[in-house]
Amino acid sequence: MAASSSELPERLVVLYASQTGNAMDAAERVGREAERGGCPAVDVLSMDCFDPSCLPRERYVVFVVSTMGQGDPPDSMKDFWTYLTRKSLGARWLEGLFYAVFGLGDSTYGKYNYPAKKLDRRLFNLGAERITEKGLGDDQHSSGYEGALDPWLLILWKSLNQTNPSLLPRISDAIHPNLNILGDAKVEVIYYSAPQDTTISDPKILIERARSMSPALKYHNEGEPQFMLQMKLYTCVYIHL
Ligand SMILES: Cc1cc2nc3c(=O)[nH]c(=O)nc-3n(C[C@H](O)[C@H](O)[C@H](O)COP(=O)(O)O)c2cc1C
Repeated sequence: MAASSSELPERLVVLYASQTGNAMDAAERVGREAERGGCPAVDVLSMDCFDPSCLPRERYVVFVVSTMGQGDPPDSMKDFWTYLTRKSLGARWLEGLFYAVFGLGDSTYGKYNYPAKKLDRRLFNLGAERITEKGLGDDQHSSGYEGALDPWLLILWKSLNQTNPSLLPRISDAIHPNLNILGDAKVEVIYYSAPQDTTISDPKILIERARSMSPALKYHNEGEPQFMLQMKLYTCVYIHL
């Protein structure tokens, strides 16, 4: 029986089933992006570490599953799948659950991405609601499975935000492609004007000194650095320029 919405946790669970690590990597990326978007609680778990009978108690679950053998699920998905296919589970068993499925496979196989396709259909038939359509990663894509994962994640975050805006209060951080922030950053910026520093005339030396103190950004004007920014980082921040 479905739990009432007031009892359900405001957390995102990412369940993955992986044989050789790709789906695990993809799931960890989903988790990182959700955290970056300010999601209050994110748990990334292998499917065999999650009791499928507890699924109705969750509210938001993203599944990331690969394909093995000839359209078979990875070992870590087998018990979970056996449970989910029980006839005793009714059409409303997962009512109140919002989910999304991303599959990893290879389109040269006849049974392309079968576990993801079957899981997506079964969850829907058990009463769960899709956050977005399933995504299918393909080894044959020039960028591998990420060729499909990148655009799928953008849609996932936007759809999830529409479902519940409080789940991703900083959605722009989640979907910003060039800014990876781990945790809340507190940054103190100190400006150094190169011409006023009489002891250092060579801008390259100035840059190296600033870099040796802390991560630094340099601003260029016609090829020359005009200012140095010394950034004191109190939490972990990556900025890709
Ligand atoms: C032995 C083997 C069998 C595979 N069988 C299939 C298959 O039947 N259908 C499919 O779509 N992909 C198949 N794949 C492709 C994998 O699903 C794909 O490489 C995926 O990224 C692996 O993810 P993982 O590292 O998380 O297990 C197979 C790959 C291997 C190595």
